[in-house]
Amino acid sequence: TGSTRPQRLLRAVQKKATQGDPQSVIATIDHFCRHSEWAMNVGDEKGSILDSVVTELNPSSALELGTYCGYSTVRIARLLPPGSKLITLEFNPAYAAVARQVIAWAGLNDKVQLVEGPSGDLIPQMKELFGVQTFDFVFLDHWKDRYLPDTKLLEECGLLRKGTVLLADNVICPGTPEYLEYIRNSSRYESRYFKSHLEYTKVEDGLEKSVFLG
Ligand SMILES: CCCNc1ncnc2c1ncn2[C@@H]1O[C@H](/C=C/CNC(=O)c2cc(-c3ccc(F)cc3)cc(O)c2O)[C@H](C)[C@H]1O
Ligand SMILES: [Mg+2]
Repeated sequence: TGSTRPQRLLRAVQKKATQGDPQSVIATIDHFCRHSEWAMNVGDEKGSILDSVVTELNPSSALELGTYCGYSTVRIARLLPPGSKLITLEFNPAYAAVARQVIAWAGLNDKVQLVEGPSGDLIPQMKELFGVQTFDFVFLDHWKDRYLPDTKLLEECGLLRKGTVLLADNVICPGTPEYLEYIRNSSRYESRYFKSHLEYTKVEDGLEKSVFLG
């Protein structure tokens, strides 16, 4: 029984990245994915767009759907002001275990709460379990056919407020057609497409940034 790709990615982080240095964790994962084994992290090019959205917003409460190895978790959490919290949801225990160690290596445990379980069950429990009122920022990067149902669930659970920003990865590749159709035609959102490329490739992809209007 060999190792999995996420485990090999984690081993690279523990071998090459500096403990407590999120930037070196990010650089190590990008190098690993570019030169050793491709993995579906948001990557450096789309990651820079993610950084600029988070920096501009300066969110106090943030939610990530789909932790995977924790790459975007580290990208977001490293930019959060003191006292802010990023809740990240991951339903695969093996990925959650790897992500916890990546987040710990980056020294970001105090800013991140990784919750294991499916978003559909956890979103309705956000208020009672984690004392969340509303989210300032949501990063969607889990199964692409779950972006729309989970966005509607966030609305129904009163977890979005006037000005909440949703940022969705992969709206071109693999694509999230139902989500784009809904969010671009809804009078309750103001959306903008950020053209970029699929992580570590020349294939087109992009991020959709949508502001909830209340
Ligand atoms: C029902 C449960 C829903 N609720 C859930 N609740 C909690 N956690 C959930 C839920 N649904 C999924 N997850 C977790 O999130 C992660 C899933 C991430 C999915 N990401 C992609 O599929 C993708 C593909 C490509 C790609 C592009 C080109 C290619 F050629 C190949 C691949 C690129 C990209 O940037 C991509 O993000 C993780 C693996 C999975 O366990
Ligand atoms: Mg993605």
